[in-house]
Amino acid sequence: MTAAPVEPSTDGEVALSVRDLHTAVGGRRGSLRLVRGVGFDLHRGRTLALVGESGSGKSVTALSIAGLLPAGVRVTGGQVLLDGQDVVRWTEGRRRALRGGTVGMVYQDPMTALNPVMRVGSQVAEGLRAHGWDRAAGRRRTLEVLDEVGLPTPGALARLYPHQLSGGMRQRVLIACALAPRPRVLIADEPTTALDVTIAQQILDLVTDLRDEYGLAVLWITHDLGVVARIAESTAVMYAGRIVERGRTADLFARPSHPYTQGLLRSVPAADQPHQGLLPQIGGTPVSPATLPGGCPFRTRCPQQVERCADQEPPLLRRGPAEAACWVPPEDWRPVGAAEVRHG
Ligand SMILES: Nc1ncnc2c1ncn2[C@@H]1O[C@H](COP(=O)(O)OP(=O)(O)OP(=O)(O)O)[C@@H](O)[C@H]1O
Repeated sequence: MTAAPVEPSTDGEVALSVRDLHTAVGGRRGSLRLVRGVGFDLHRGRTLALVGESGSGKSVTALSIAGLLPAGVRVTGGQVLLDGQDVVRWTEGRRRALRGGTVGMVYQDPMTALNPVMRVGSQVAEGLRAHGWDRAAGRRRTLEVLDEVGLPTPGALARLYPHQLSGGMRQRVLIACALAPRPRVLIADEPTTALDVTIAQQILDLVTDLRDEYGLAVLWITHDLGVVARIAESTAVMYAGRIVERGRTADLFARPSHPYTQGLLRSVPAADQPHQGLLPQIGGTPVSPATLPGGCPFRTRCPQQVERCADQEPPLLRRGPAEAACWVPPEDWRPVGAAEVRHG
């Protein structure tokens, strides 16, 4: 099989639509809700950043979309629409065979994600075979994609083992594995965290270039607000398994609506000078799925809480282009209808 190349696009076509996604772990004796009603659209040629503290549900959201949840964790509600098809309902076999060809995923640590005893080229080719490519086409595509991710002399490099490469080169190989079947969507889960600043910048530039060239829709998970400001047109902020604020990155950095986002961005001096660095600490203890309080989960740490916050969890509300799940914004905020979910 030789799939047609993905054509460049700037038309804003929706590649992936996530609607009211719920994911839980556990069974009959009690389950914990890890993702609680997440929704967003991801457009071709655009990057959506997913930010939030550790444990807020970013990775579980990504794994739910990619169909790679570990045993015991399952999607319990909502839709993941790829090309209009709800892949949540697909059988495990169909998901494995087809989804990786549509959604590619890159992780933080290339050394653990790559097989240390398998040559680089074989790892890329093996992934292609799993998506139905024949041996000869897979070999050609392997060399092509190693070149696309900027690795020198792909023929010689394909014969090396991961430990013979630098950290940055290994991350490029991982990106090659993800992009080899020509997916429409790339999910990058903290792919630059383990890299030094210069190499991380090269990887950011590479993914942005590949996104623009092939019209990829990118979901970029990060703790690093400096990265968000550089690469993502839109940002979604997660807290306790939900998106609590979403909007265009420039707007959200300039005028954060949710007290949690305000806390994260407190050190931002101005809209045109976005924060450079990792998520700042917010006072109090983050809640976990096992210790979710009633009402708004952020209220225990929120400097602006009002009585209503303890009674009921706020829905996602909208005013103009801003969306936030908070009771404190003024009363002209309106609920976001499922059909209106946008940004990405
Ligand atoms: N396999 C699992 N079994 C039980 N709980 C899990 C499992 N995987 C994740 N969780 C829990 O789900 C919640 C969300 O985890 P997740 O890894 O998505 O957070 P995250 O926002 O990606 O954090 P980080 O930034 O540290 O990666 C956490 O409370 C975590 O402990």
